[in-house]
Amino acid sequence: MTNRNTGEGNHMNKKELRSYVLSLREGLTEDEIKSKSLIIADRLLSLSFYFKAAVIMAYMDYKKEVRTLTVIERAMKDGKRVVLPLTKPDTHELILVEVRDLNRDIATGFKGIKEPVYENKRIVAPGDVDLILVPGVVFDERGYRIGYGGGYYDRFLNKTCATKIGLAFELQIHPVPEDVHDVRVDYVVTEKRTIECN
Ligand SMILES: Nc1nc2c(c(=O)[nH]1)N(C=O)[C@@H](CNc1ccc(C(=O)N[C@@H](CCC(=O)O)C(=O)O)cc1)CN2
Ligand SMILES: Nc1ncnc2c1ncn2[C@@H]1O[C@H](COP(=O)(O)OP(=O)(O)OP(=O)(O)O)[C@@H](O)[C@H]1O
Repeated sequence: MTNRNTGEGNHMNKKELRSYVLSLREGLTEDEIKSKSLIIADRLLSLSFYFKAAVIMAYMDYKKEVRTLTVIERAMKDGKRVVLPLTKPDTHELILVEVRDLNRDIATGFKGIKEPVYENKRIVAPGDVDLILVPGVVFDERGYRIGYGGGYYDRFLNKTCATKIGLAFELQIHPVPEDVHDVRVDYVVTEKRTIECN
């Protein structure tokens, strides 16, 4: 494999591309993550899809993903319902739980990712969500995505017609070899641009 970890050419498979981009993203400093994430949040909050959404599925950022706290807090203030995914490692499913209070309704779950505390009356059906913020390791301009490899989002995104917006730093944009299961996102927002995927 001559192109391994050089980023040259498009010959990396999914696994190689995942570890290549994770290593690039690992190079971002905390300050860079903070400032780029704020730009991404501003861009997202100015989209009509945000304005129109009553129910937003966000994610709790993990490792060096685009941070989401600003967006979550702003959405709550704007009177939107915010739901977060609860990871079910046994079935590779995501369960949606509405959160009202980030200090009270959140615990540490699978892989140390913050997740909502399970509560029956707060479960939200995938079909009730208007807008989904999708985390990822790699996205391309067509909306194809590589995650951490559990197939959680691929399975989940099948069940909804919500607008799907990937959040990524510009260095995470790279052509992705597509798979049969892949569900594309509609937009990818980076600190440099908003990509309309079609
Ligand atoms: N914020 C966030 N939540 C999410 C996801 C995600 O990508 N981001 N997931 C998306 O589907 C699911 C969790 N999936 C995961 C699957 C595998 C690993 C994992 O193997 N982590 C490596 C460390 C990787 C690294 O170095 O960055 C490990 O534990 O060794 C993590 C999350 C559900 N919740
Ligand atoms: N809709 C689906 N139904 C059944 N199996 C699936 C589905 N989507 C993905 N898988 C399986 O899940 C595994 C992981 O898929 P993949 O590598 O695409 O995950 P990923 O997109 O990187 O991870 P994630 O979605 O958790 O962020 C693969 O074995 C894949 O075949």
